[in-house]
Amino acid sequence: MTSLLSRIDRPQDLHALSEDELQTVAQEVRELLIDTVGEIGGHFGANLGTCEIAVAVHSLLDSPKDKVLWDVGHQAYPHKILTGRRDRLATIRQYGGLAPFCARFESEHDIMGAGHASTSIGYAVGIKEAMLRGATEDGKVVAVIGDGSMTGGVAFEAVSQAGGLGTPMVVILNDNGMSISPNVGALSRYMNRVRLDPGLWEAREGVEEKLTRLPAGIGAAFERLGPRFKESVKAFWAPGLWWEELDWAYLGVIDGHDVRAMRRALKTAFEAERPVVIHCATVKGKGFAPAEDGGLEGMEKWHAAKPKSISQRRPAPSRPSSTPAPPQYTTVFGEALVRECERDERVIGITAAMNSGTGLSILQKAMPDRYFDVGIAEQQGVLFAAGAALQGMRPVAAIYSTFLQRAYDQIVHDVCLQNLPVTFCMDRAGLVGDDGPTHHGVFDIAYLRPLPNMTLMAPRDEAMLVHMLHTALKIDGPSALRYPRGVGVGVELPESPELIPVGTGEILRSGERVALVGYGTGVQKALGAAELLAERGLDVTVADARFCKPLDKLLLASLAESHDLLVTVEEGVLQGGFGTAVWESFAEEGAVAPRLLRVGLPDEYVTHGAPALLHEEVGFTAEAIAARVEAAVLDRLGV
Ligand SMILES: Cc1ncc(C[n+]2csc(CCOP(=O)(O)OP(=O)(O)O)c2C)c(N)n1
Ligand SMILES: CC(=O)[C@@H](O)[C@H](O)COP(=O)(O)O
Ligand SMILES: [Mg+2]
Repeated sequence: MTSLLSRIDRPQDLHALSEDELQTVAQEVRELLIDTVGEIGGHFGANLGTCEIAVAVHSLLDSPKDKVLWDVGHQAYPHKILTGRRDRLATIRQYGGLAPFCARFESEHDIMGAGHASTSIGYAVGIKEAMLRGATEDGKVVAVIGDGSMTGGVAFEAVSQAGGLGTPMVVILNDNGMSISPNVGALSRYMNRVRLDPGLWEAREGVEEKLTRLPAGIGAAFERLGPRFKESVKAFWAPGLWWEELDWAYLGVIDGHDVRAMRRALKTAFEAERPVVIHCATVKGKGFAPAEDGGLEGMEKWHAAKPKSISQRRPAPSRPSSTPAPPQYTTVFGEALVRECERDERVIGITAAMNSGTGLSILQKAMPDRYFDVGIAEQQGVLFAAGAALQGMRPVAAIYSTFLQRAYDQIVHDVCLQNLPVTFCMDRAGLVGDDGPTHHGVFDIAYLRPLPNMTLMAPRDEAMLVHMLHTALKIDGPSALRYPRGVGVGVELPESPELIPVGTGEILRSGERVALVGYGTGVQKALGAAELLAERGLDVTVADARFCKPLDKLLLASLAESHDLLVTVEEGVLQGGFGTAVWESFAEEGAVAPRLLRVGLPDEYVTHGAPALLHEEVGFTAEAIAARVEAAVLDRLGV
């Protein structure tokens, strides 16, 4: 029997189905996700949790005239399946395949670009208000946001604006009690209280009936209240009070896996002609036992599924014990941070809902009192660090390069201007791979370098990461270090960290005519290029800059003096990056700038896919660098 889902090529195809059939479609979406994403890898648990929501919403909307926005977009695979991309699901997150999150270039049904959390409500208010002013055809606007993303402050800014305007829109609060890890904070505790107490689910309806039965005419008086007053009185008794206080109508708690209940709530919400939130309870990983029955660990583990690539179906090739796989930079950082906390009681670790991703889970386990998770609230994470630093602490804000962008003003205004000793540890610096342009950590060199008081450094390998974290914690001011997603280069880790003299680089390989100066992962690319050039008879110098701010001007001047060509290599955008800093350093001194070739990332948003393919695409490989150096040298000779 052909599946109902095979008949859904556009969302409007859902409109003809009965509610029982719609419930079946949702389950078929779930099975497709398990069969596909369970194999190829990708965001998993969250998508299993939104199958019914996506079906219910699209069964009542006329997308893209009506708009549905998915916060972050990691849970939008069912939406993609229902909007004409079912047969391409197996390409998601792969080079040339479907985008990892909602992407406007990919589909007219993807209303907003996504990837960073907490933005959907803000977009939705703008969209709806523009419609009301006739900018485009009017339509329904629905934002689907998770309980974790609701901890992002910008979501509250949008809730407040919409409540103030009375914008007729709908928010579906998809509450599964999870962020990537279990959700945190008082808001999460409030939502858990409401979500986990079925008694409260009925409270609202029961309240009205009880109130109208009150004796001595009170019930009759309540009966005479207008609908808005009645709603407010009921809200006092039932969950959602803070939404009601901000002039949102609150519908909840609805079973987010019941298509019929979700459609009923949506219809009520659409009729209300005001801001309405539908608080629905879902399970992250619904229908997949290891997640659904695995408790908090199970749901966290299955936030993303690892690809069962062919190589994973066969037992991994046995590695001679002498060559263990290099450790993840994340793990090296997490363990080094525990050591630093042991050495110095002033050190604390702060994450913004990226407990395992940043490696702070290691600190949480070893020293829970030195660990803080602020939720998806990077701005608060930086302010919290600033406050702690004011009181003499040495906070380490472990925030991915891309997510740290959200806290830029706090870095400028509250850390650097105040010259506070906050250390930013930016994992996922460089091209991260499958998560694509919203997650590539490529701007941090450029966005941090202009800030007075800031010290910038980048380790060439995992051993240097240990030394640099130690060094950063000794700097009496702001500092930031960046390192890539994935494994190190396999060097031995130091027993104890060394202090690196701030602003000093080092020469790793001596040659002539051309000096490659690497920064961070750029050093490994430079060393690889040097090997290739040596095979072709060009013996070049390779230096590790180690610091982008302050630069080692003495080293640079000496290299410029003794070489015809300087080549800078960085895994960051060239605009305002490390190479530009080197260039500027010569200009500042009025020195004759040497011939300079900058290797880095282009002035464009790099797509998603395996990092090796992305590096090929942008020319950030040893081969491409060697070829450019050779061409530059030949050019110099006028050959
Ligand atoms: C600004 C920002 N910080 C952190 C993240 C990483 N991140 C992606 S999804 C997620 C958890 C989202 O939780 P929730 O909104 O509840 O969705 P669920 O996965 O539970 O469906 C986090 C922290 C992000 N995408 N954006
Ligand atoms: C959706 C989201 O933002 C996170 O799940 C992110 O994809 C995690 O990235 P890493 O896998 O690099 O930790
Ligand atoms: Mg959640």
